[in-house]
Amino acid sequence: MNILSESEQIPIAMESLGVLVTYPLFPYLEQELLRRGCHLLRLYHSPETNHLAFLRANASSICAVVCDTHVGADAAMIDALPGLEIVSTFSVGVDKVDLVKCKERGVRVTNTPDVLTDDVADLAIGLAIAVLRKLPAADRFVRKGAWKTGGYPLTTKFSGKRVGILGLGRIGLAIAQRAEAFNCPISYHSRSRKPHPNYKYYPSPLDLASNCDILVVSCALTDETRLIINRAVIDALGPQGVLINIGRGHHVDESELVSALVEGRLGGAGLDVFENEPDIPEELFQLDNVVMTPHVGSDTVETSMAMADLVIANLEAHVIGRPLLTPVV
Ligand SMILES: O=CC(=O)O
Repeated sequence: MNILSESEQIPIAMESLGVLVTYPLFPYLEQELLRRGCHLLRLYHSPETNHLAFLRANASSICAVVCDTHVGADAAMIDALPGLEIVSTFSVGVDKVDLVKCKERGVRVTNTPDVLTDDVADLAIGLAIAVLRKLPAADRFVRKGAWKTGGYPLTTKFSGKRVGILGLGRIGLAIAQRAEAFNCPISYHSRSRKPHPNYKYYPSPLDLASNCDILVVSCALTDETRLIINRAVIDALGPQGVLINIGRGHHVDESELVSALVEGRLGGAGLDVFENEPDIPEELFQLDNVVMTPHVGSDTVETSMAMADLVIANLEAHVIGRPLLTPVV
C-alpha cells in the first residue's frame, strides 16, 4: 500500500519541520521529506565526538528525529533536545531508541512494522536453505571451475526439518507459515502461548532448542532477550542443528557461537545480524556451514519505499494532530 499516494496534498504543517537525521537516509525518504519542506539536520555530517555539541547547537530547531538501526535516539540525544516531540525510526526494531526516556519526556515513538514482515521472513527461509544446501559454497565451487574436476559433495535436506521459532510475533509467524509449506513441523517459544494449535509451544528457549533442527531467532531485542542464545541453548541445538538469526546480534552470545561452530558443536548458522556490525569475527569467514548477510532483512526497494512512506505518514499524522499509524510510545 502506498499511503502517500492516497493524497497528493502536502500538509503545510510539515513545512520547516526541523528533523534530525541520525544516519544517511534511503534517498526516496530524504527526497520526500525535502519535498514537504522539512528542514533536515544531518547528525552524521558531524564527527561522533561532536554529536552532543551539534545537538545543542541545533536543539531549538529540532522537533523530530528520523533514525534507524545504525544510529537511534539514546537518552543523551533526547536530553539534548528539549523541543523534541517525535522519534520515527525507519525499522521495526526499537532497541536503539530509549523508550523509557521517551515516555518520561512525552516524546512519541513510531516504527515500521508489517510492511517488512514478508522480506524478513523470506530471508530467514533463504538463509536456512542456503546453510543446509551450502548454496554460497556451491556457487564458489562453480565459479572457480572446480566442477570440471568432480561433483559437489552431498548437502542436507531442508524440507521436513523441525523448525523452532524464538518469538512468534508478526515475523515469527510469517516464518512459520513459510516453513509449513516445506512440510516442516513448527514449534516455538514466546513470552506467551499463542492460539496456533498446529505449532508446539515450549516453555523455554532451551526446551525449544532441544526439540528442533533449525532454531530461528525472530524476537525483539529487550533486556529479557539479550543473550537468549547462550552456550546451553547452542549445545542443546547440537552438531546437526542450525541457528538462524534475523533478529539482533545481541540476542546471541557471539563468542560462544563462534567457538561452537569452530569446534563442530553446532551444525551451522545463517546470520543476518551481528554483535558489532559491521565487524564480524574472522573465524566465521573460513566456515562453509555459515552463511552471512549484512543486516539486509528488509532491504528491498519495494519494502524500503513502504517503510519510508510509513515514516512520513507518522510524521504527518503527528504534525496535523491525527492518531499515529504505528505508535510504539
Ligand atoms: O533490523 C531491521 C529492523 O528493525 O527493521
